[in-house]
Amino acid sequence: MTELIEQPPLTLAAEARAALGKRNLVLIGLMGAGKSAIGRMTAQALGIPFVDSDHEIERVSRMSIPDLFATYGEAEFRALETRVIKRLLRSGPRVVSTGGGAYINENTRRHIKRGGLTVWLKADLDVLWERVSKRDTRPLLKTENPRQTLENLMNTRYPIYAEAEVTVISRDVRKETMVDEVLAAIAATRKT
Ligand SMILES: Nc1ncnc2c1ncn2[C@@H]1O[C@H](COP(=O)(O)OP(=O)(O)OP(=O)(O)O)[C@@H](O)[C@H]1O
Ligand SMILES: O=C(O)C1=C[C@@H](O)[C@@H](O)[C@H](O)C1
Ligand SMILES: [Mg+2]
Repeated sequence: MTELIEQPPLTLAAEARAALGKRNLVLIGLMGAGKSAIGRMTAQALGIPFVDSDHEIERVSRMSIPDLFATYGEAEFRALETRVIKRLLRSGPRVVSTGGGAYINENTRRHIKRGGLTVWLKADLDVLWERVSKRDTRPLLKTENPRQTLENLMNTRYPIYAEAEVTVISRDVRKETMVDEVLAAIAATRKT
């Protein structure tokens, strides 16, 4: 007689991990959405490596992002960003947190779409502004009215970020809650 052994239910992280398979998890969204912070914690929960494209760019160029923008300009920065992200996506599964403009660049977006499951951390202007106004390390926000600049970026970029397979609303809740929502959204991609 065969005995039915009941399996314990998978944890949320295990379900998400199974849904991800060999794919990378790529986090996209505007500055301050939480890609780096939530990405790192999500990788830990999934038990896979974490990489942040902004950090990797700074490591390989041995320059800070503000210095790269000031010395070489945005176009050169974007070309470097494309190369770095293409390489980071090569050996999955990993969590890859991207810089805010990465997915907006057509070339980089093509690599990201091929290279993994994309999650857009979508936040409203007040949440983003509250977070980014604490530090002035973002070259694109060095304008006369940075809040307005951020709003303009939302208007132009949100229709493009919306191409992501998964959207999770980023807001001021505990980071652990955000991670659980990201995991649940990944797990749900297998059920739909
Ligand atoms: N759910 C949250 N609640 C409170 N603070 C948060 C939350 N998520 C992120 N933060 C904080 O907001 C700030 C910005 O987050 P983070 O650096 O992860 O954003 P980012 O999307 O990586 O931005 P960038 O594109 O500039 O790299 C950090 O100080 C982070 O700790
Ligand atoms: O939104 C953007 O275009 C940027 C966001 C940051 O993560 C950095 O990649 C850089 O400051 C550009
Ligand atoms: Mg970041």
